[in-house]
Order: sequence, then C-alpha cells, then structure tokens
Amino acid sequence: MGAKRSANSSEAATGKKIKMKEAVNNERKDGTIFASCSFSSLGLHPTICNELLGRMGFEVPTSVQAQAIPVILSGRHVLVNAATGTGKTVAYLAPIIHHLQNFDGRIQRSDGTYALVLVPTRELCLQVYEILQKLLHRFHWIVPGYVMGGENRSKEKARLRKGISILVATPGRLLDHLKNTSSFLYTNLRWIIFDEADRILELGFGKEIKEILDHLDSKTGCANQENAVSRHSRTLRQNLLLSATLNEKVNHLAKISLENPVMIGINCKETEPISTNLSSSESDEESEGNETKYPSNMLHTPAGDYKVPTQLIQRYVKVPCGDRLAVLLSILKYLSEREASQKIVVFFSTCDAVDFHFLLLSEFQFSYPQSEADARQIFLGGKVFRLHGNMDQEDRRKTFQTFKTEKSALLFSTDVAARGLDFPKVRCIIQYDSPGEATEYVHRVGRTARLGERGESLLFLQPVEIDYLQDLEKHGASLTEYPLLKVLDSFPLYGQKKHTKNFVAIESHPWVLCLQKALESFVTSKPKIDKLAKRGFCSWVRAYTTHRGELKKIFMIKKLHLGHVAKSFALKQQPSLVAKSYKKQAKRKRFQKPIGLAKKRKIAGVT
Ligand SMILES: Nc1ncnc2c1ncn2[C@@H]1O[C@H](COP(=O)(O)OP(=O)(O)OP(=O)(O)O)[C@@H](O)[C@H]1O
Repeated sequence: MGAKRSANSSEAATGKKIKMKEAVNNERKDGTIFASCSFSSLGLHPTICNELLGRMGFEVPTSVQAQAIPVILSGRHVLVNAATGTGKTVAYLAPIIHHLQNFDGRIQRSDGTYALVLVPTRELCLQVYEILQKLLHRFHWIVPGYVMGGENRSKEKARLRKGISILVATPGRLLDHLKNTSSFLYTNLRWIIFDEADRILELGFGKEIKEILDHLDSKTGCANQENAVSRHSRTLRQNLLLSATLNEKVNHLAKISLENPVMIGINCKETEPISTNLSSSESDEESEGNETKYPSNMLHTPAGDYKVPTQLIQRYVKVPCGDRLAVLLSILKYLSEREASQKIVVFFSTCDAVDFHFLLLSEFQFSYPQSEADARQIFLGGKVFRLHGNMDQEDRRKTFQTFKTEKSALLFSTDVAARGLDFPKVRCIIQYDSPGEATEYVHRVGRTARLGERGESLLFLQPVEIDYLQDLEKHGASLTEYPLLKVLDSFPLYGQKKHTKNFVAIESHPWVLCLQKALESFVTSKPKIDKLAKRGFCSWVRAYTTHRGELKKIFMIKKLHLGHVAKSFALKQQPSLVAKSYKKQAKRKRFQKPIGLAKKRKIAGVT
C-alpha cells in the first residue's frame, strides 16, 4: 500500500508557524488555557477539525494542543509535559488520525496496527478508546481497539486478528499478546505513545516496556524496514511521551525510545524552553537523519516543577488520627449541604479502606442528639461509588461509566482513579490518605479544576505528618489551612441549630465526640462492616509502612498510635486484637506467593 506524507502537514505547519507562535505566546501572556488560533491553522485535516467541533464541541485548541499538534504532525519524537486537564489526549490523537486518513489508498484492517497507545490503567484505556471512537466517526476505515487486563483474551485475539489500526493497551496484556497472539500484526507500526509515561514506570512496568519495545523492534527491524521505507517516505517510527509529571524516572524510557525529541513544556538543560520548541520543528529538515539520541539527564526537574492548575484551591486539614473518620464524614456532609449537586472524589491508600468506607457511608444511619427517637436517617444522602483494582472488571467498568455521567455523587477510590481519568464536573478532591510522592498529589488533585474550571482539593494530615507540606511546597504546591472548627461548629447539637460556644480542640469537640460514638456503635452492630473495618485497619497500617525515601521520615509508623488508627476505623477493640486476627490471616497466606509490601500497595489498587 502506498502512503504519502500528508501534503499539508509540515508545509502548513511551517507556513503557519509565525502566526502560531504569536497565538501561543498571546495565550501565555494572559494565562488562559486556550490558544488564540484555530485547529485548522495547526495543519489538521478539515474533517478532523469538523469532528473536533461538531462531535466533541472543541472550538479552539488548548495551549498544549496548539504547541504539540504541529510538532507531532511534523514527525518528530516528542515529550509533552503539561498540567492535568489541558487536553493532552487530543494533542496526540488528532495528528495520528490526520496522517492515517491521509495515506494514499485507504489503510485497511489487514494492515494491522499503525499506532499503539500505552496507558497505565484499564479505566484510562477505556477513556482513550472512547475518545478515539468519537474522533474516528467519519473515518470508518481506521479501526480503534483496546486490549487490557481483566478482559477476555480470546475475544481480544479475535479482534487483533481482524486488525486494529489504533490500539490502546495496558502494558501487561499487550506483552501477553505480543508473545502469544501470532495473528497480531504490527509490522506497519508507526507511532508509540506513552500516556502517563512516568506512572507506567512507577507501577513496575519498566521490564514489560523494555520487552515490548524489543518485540516491536524485532518485528519491524531490519528485514521489514526496507519495506516500511517504501511505504512511508519519512519517519519510520514516531514516539511520544506525555504526562503532567514527567521526571527523572522517565529519563531511561526517553533515552531508549526517543531520538532527538522536541520537548514541550519542559525545562531542559540542553534545549530551549517551550516557545522555541515550535522553531525546533522548523529545523526538521536539518535534523533529518540526525542520529542524536536522547541525552542523559535531559529532563531537568528542579523542585517546583510540577504544574498544578492555577485556579485550583488547595487546602490541608490537620486532624488527630483518632478523629479522622468523624472529620471526614463531617466535611462530606458539610460539602453536600453547601452545594446540593456536586461530585467529590475521596482517595484512600488501599482497596480494603475503600471497601470499608464505601459500605459504612452507604449504610450509616444517624440521629441528632435529643431529636425524636425515630429521626434516625442515612447520614449522607446521595449516591456513593467505589473504584479499586480488586474489583471485578465489570463493576469497575460500570462505576467508571456511571460516575462520569452523574451530576452529584461521591467516589471512593484508590490511586486507580488518580491518573488521566476525566470525570466531568468534579468539584472537590479529598486525599484522606496521603498520596506519598508529590507526583501522585498532583495527579489526584488534577481530577478537578480541569480545563480552567473551578475546583478545590483537601489533604488530610495528622499533626505528626505536617512536614509533608514542606515536601509539597518544594514541588510547587502551596496549601492553606481548611477552617475545620468552623465547619464542625456548624453542626447542630443538643437541639440547637448553631453552637453558641466555639470549641478550640477537635478531639474534645462535642460534635466529633457524638459522631464518633455513633459510628462505633453502628460498626459494632454490623458484623459485615466490622469485618471490613478490621481488614481496612490492617491494610492501612501495612500501607503506611511502605512510604519510600525521605517520606519515611514524615510518615513514620513508630509515631502512630495504633489505638487511634483503630478508632479511625470506628473500632473499639484493642488494636492488638485486630492485629491478631490479621496475623492469623497472614499465617494462612504465608504459603501463598509473597509480594513485596511496597509493590503490593502500589499495584493492588491500580492495575
Ligand atoms: N480544545 C478543547 N476544547 C474544549 N475542551 C477540550 C479541548 N481539548 C480537550 N478538551 C477537554 O478537556 C478535558 C481534559 O482533556 P484530557 O483528559 O485530554 O487532559 P489531559 O491533559 O490528558 O489530563 P491528565 O493529565 O489528567 O491526563 C477533557 O474533558 C477534554 O474533552
């Protein structure tokens, strides 16, 4: 099949570069998210521009799209570092579709896969696939598809056999197919995209990625390249790496997968900042054939490098360990009463903690002190969802799809929802358990305040963990204190609507004491929830021991009072009893395959 480089890609991009640079620079000056140019001025095919407008409702490109699209159209390898929710997905999908629809002689399913998008989680896989479906509506001959853990392998094999032009995949399952699905054709592979590149590596997929690249290289290697050259007049392979938090961890991947890349949104030691990146595509012709490899330590990541949406209101709340649960419930109630319709995501460190809090919140009934005996009611009305890596795939899919469309709901999740997921209209992110690495903080809060919308985030810290704020500050995240006492004072007690007295300590606040007591009796009376509370306690303590590096000095298990941790799971029992039951479980599991704690914490909730 013959293919030509799109006539208008580099030419149009070159011709419009000066205008483009002006547009992007204007955008940067007034600090808005959108660029003052059109999609068509970036060199995209008119049908794609129509689809972006008609089907997606995108009138103009975002700043990152305005910067990235012409460079990606030009065929250069690219590293994109832009804040969460700035439109990176379309920034890489649109140019690929542009090229594929422009090939001389339509591409066919039997050609196999042309573009591969690697993502760290199943939900992100589905999300990218759905966007692809929309963008490809008018290009029925370009077939989107996905393969990911938890899906039926045989059905995936059948789809791969028929041919998938743009394949979205999680690394483990992709490698499985590369090894075991002989009908999976990828000799025409031209694009590899690592979306959330740093997360893919953090999840321990480094080895898989190396193997994947080796496999792809071996099939498209020497023997086939001649063939490929005749099909594609230029650029045999174009690789793209994207994330809001590209950091040193990506250096290795960048080194092995990128040649002479253009850096977008990155402070580099050896390349110019963003504004000159556009001009680096001007030097395309000069750099053609240039074998410059990605230089070591190219990514210069000084502290304060992470980009958090500027309109996001970031706060922290300092809560003694034993009062965490009562405070969480109070804040959730306060927020839901303040704004009847709003979406909130609460992050936990483990799947067990998600399960416990989900069931508790779904069932907890409460009656205000000295109110009518039959005034017991569900503490928090409204829909609650949960999402974590130990859930059945169908439940995960259902939660993901439903929470997206809800106008008002609560989602309890592990970090499985931290990366890339685009839930519309999430107003508030609560990090009930600390995220650990600052990168994860950035991605978790990035689920709100997307594309210039308003949003707020709240980080729970115990008094002994307060130094974590300095760590975040070093990475450019400044948090102010949440007015907790004001919120607690707003709850009616003893039949009064408002407290006349302001209480100074959270531990002795009558509302907190009353709520804690009610929670403990409720959990004691519900064996199923009680069991989940004990499991949640055990896994929470284990997760707490897995903080790494400098963070170990802040999140020190030795500083924790386990009795207070138990209280935060509404357990009245001595923690030693809980630990005993955990030890019994652990003993039973001793003969099962051991998994490193740190790895387990990271992976259990995420893949
Ligand atoms: N040009 C545009 N005009 C209007 N909306 C857009 C445009 N581009 C993207 N969007 C919307 O912006 C939102 C964020 O886009 P996207 O998920 O691609 O961001 P992202 O930068 O990949 O975020 P993250 O870093 O969290 O993965 C989505 O709802 C998307 O539909």
